[in-house]
Amino acid sequence: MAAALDTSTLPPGPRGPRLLTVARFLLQPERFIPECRERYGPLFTITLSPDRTIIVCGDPAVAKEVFTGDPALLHAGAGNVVLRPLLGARSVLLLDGPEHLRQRRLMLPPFHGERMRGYGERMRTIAERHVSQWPVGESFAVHPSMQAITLEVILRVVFGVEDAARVAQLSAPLRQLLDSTTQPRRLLGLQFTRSQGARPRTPWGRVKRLMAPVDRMVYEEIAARRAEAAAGGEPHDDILSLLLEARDEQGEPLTDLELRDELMTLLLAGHETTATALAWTLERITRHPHVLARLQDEAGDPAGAAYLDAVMTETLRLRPVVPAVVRKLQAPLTFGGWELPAGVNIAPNIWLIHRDPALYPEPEAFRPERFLGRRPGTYEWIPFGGGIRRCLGASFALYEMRVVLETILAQARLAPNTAAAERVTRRFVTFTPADGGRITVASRRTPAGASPAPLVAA
Ligand code: HEM
Repeated sequence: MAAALDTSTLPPGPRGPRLLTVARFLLQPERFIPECRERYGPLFTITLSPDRTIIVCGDPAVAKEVFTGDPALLHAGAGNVVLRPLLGARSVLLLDGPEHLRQRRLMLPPFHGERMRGYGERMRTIAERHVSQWPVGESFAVHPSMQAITLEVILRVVFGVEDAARVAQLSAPLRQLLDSTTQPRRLLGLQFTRSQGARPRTPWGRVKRLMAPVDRMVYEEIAARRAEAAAGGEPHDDILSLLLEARDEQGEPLTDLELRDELMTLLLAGHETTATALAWTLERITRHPHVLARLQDEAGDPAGAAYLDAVMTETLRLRPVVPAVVRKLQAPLTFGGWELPAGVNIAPNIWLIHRDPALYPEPEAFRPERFLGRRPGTYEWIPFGGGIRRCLGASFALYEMRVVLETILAQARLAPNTAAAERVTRRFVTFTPADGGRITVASRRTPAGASPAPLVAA
């Protein structure tokens, strides 16, 4: 059992019953975290459990020190421990030190920006089919449709699954597994029963049960691809094939267990996040009629690409899907004037930093023009985290978002929405629109299935 941490020298933070702190942290994060910032300053302490003390960091300068600090002393893998039951201990998100570097090097080439373009046509075809099924003239929650698109993209582009029936077969248990960890009431159960492990009838036991068929399918895909390669089949361009061929500096390939954990990582880190970013973008633009009008007027025009990029950048600023990243201290370190002991986690808070009025005047205003002709600062716009742990799929996500949004704008005319902004709800590690991003299609722009204008930027 870990020795109790002396918290007396840590930055201040909420002192009430831990149950209340945890409940507010999980259920009202977009109010709770800014309230703490207001009350305690840019660095404050939240204790979620005896072994999980988090120093929330809303100071951009300190966050930069964390991102650029010594990775041997600031372990992201140890900070991400809550993801282990889903992703597995060999996931790149869970590893630290040389093991992390090895795995990250093996995984980087398939995510190179240039390669993304090769996946664009598949992404567009998938998006077109889903968008063509949207109802006209009635409001609906767009998040499930975005999840379906991004999940299909991962299955086809990462796993290389080509058969529609197999895509459906893989999707169902995966969605069940995800829903078991993301609904708010389940989140509380999972948080409070972590110490019980995955015994039957516990919340984690349920997750383990739902994991079994997903695991089986992932191993089946790995075995099928290995068998194809052994039989001298045509080379594929999907990411699983590239990972199977990848070799580390010692000439060693990834083992089946490593491949399983990385595929689960790409599935979970790659589809829910991108779907949520898309849902937020649609939620934001339909509540800002002038933004929507400009996007719709410029749809298909190469000159409109810069504005669409600015819209995506501003959405990820104001509604960062992952609100914070975590690094666990391996030795005592000083941040923001506080001497922090080994064992605590320091967490650059993306939500707070993106709302710093010194970086973004009138931070609550949704104003894509902020980013027209101006690239955001590396450590000021951090929806994908930073340093050597920066999101491996950032180019993939931005490219996919652009393709999907261009497809929507080409196929549908969206109606402005006068309802209040949707609240934030936490789904495990992501912040999603509480009502699923409700939108209305006013009319169809082109016959379903017609190709939208080609992509101009990547
Ligand atoms: C809008 C969509 C996405 C957002 C907001 C997002 C955000 C993040 C964040 C905040 C991190 C942690 C960075 C840190 O600790 O500094 C991360 C890591 C990661 N993401 Fe993403 N992500 C997105 C999409 C994707 C996609 C599409 C993939 C792959 C298909 C992906 C794969 C990964 C991986 C493998 C890591 C671990 C990197 C490492 O530890 O070295 N993500 N992501």
